Amino acid sequence: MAPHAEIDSTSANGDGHPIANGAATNGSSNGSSAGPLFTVSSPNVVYTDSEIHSKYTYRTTKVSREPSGKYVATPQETLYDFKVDRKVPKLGAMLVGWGGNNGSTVTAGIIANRRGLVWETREGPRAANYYGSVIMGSTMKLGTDAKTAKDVNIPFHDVLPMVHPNDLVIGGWDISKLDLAASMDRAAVLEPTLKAMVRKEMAEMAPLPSIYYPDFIAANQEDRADNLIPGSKASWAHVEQIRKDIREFKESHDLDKVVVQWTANTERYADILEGVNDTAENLLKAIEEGHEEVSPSTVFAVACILEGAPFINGSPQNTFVPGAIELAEKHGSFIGGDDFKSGQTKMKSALVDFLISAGIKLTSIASYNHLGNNDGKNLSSQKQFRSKEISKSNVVDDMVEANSVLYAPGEHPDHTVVIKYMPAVGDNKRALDEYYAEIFLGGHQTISIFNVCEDSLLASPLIIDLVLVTEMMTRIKWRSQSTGEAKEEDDFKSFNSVLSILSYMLKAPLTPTGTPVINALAKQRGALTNIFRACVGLEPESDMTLEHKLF
Ligand SMILES: NC(=O)c1ccc[n+]([C@@H]2O[C@H](COP(=O)([O-])OP(=O)(O)OC[C@H]3O[C@@H](n4cnc5c(N)ncnc54)[C@H](O)[C@@H]3O)[C@@H](O)[C@H]2O)c1
Ligand SMILES: O=P([O-])([O-])O[C@@H]1[C@@H](O)[C@H](O)[C@@H](O)[C@H](O)[C@@H]1O
Repeated sequence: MAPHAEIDSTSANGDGHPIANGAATNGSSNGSSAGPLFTVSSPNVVYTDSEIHSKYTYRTTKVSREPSGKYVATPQETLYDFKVDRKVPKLGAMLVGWGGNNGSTVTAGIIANRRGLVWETREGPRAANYYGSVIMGSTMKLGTDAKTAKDVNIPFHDVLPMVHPNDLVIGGWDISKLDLAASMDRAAVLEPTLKAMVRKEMAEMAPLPSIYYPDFIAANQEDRADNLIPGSKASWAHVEQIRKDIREFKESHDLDKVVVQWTANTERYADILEGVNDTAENLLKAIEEGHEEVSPSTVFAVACILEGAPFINGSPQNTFVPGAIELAEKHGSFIGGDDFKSGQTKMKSALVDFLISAGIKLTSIASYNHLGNNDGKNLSSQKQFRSKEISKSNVVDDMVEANSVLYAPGEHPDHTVVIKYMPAVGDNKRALDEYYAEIFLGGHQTISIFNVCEDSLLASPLIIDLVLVTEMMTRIKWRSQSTGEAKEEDDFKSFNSVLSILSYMLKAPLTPTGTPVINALAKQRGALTNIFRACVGLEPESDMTLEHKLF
């Protein structure tokens, strides 16, 4: 068995034909030279074989307040140049916690899609798909038909030249040595008929040994820990081993890039300690000295930052201590997080947005769920649950604070989060929510939701979206567009190291220091959509449809 074989999409697929990789197309995984689905016809957009250049006017409104308390709103225009590298790279995704429910499920899902598998279930045949992925399963409005004026919607994946998930090379680490077929069985997520079709490939994949600092995850996880890099607390050797693993993975598969994601267990919060993890310099020193407050996820983050591999945290713990954020910004490495937003919280961020923006005064949110997978087992430990409680509780703050008509300063709905471990239900989490609100003339509205979330089948597409969007962001550069003097080609910059554009997929979005956290789901999707549209010189999606009103 290879130390850690992966899906290599240059290998033969189901019909034995190799799938080409990384061709500059807008999305087909067969590497066809079909080219982009659309082009933009504008004096502000220039296509070359290798790049898309767009001149973009960013329109906002600056508001000032007069002594009288009145506001003055002033339209603002900022001119940007965007540059997109059109070459779709050969991309690797390395998962920390690869042998877990999410890791094994997303791996099987990519194999099933790459091979176009169909399998029997009690309800009849089911075909592989990417449902639940915003990039692969949703569309965006490109514009309106020149003749019929009807909306023209295109697959989200086609707005920019993104990697196709079928072409991803998957690998990773786990403290459990089970191969991916055994991990898939342990997860008990997929139909036996599908498992049988991917078992051979999955059995040849084995996670790399990982670092394990027992105090950071529940004690009940100890029996899984049989695939370890020596050492039970942070050390520089751990950073170097992880960096070496990434380099070897990249070289052995002739990859252009690697994105790393944490889908390992939820850790307890790390204390933020002056002189330990408050600055980049102190964090590196703390790792060298083996400080016990440095978590495995922070060690992975530091290794990825230094290796230049984007690192995304799919769990709720505070991996990105201040020193890690400073280190990422210093090295220009991308980081993002925290905590996949897959079911109960995703629903909450949409429902709360609807209620409050409809002028309905939400006064109480009770969120309970029980689940029986290993994630639930780890969360049955109070310290790990606390990390999740925090990420699940803050998701309403921005929407409440934005409505001063309903809420006085500092006023907010009651909000409780309960998670219980019930092994019998396995990965099929039961989420029960009650939303209680005040309505017109002293009335009340009570919304009660029973939501069965197949947790790993909801989270796996998010893992894919996070990889695809993060990689796309490495190929987008910007500069302020100054009129007049010629600009040097090399004065383009990357987006800020903290990828807040990923917030749609995450419960507790990490944002650049000092910038606001947006949790409203529609706003998050709008930001992702409209930033990608701007990169090809298109205006933000507008639902004004004046063309249907002014005639
Ligand atoms: N819907 C969802 O499944 C969902 C949603 C949001 C967040 N999450 C988070 O995603 C993470 C994974 O969820 P899951 O259901 O796959 O959990 P899981 O317990 O099935 O998988 C986690 C894996 O991580 C491994 N692991 C633990 N510590 C490790 C380390 N230091 N290095 C490498 N591997 C390590 C474990 O052995 C296990 O295989 C959890 O933190 C969970 O809270 C999941
Ligand atoms: O994404 P979401 O459904 O709101 O939240 C989920 C929690 O309800 C669940 O208990 C936990 O195990 C999952 O990891 C996930 O975080």
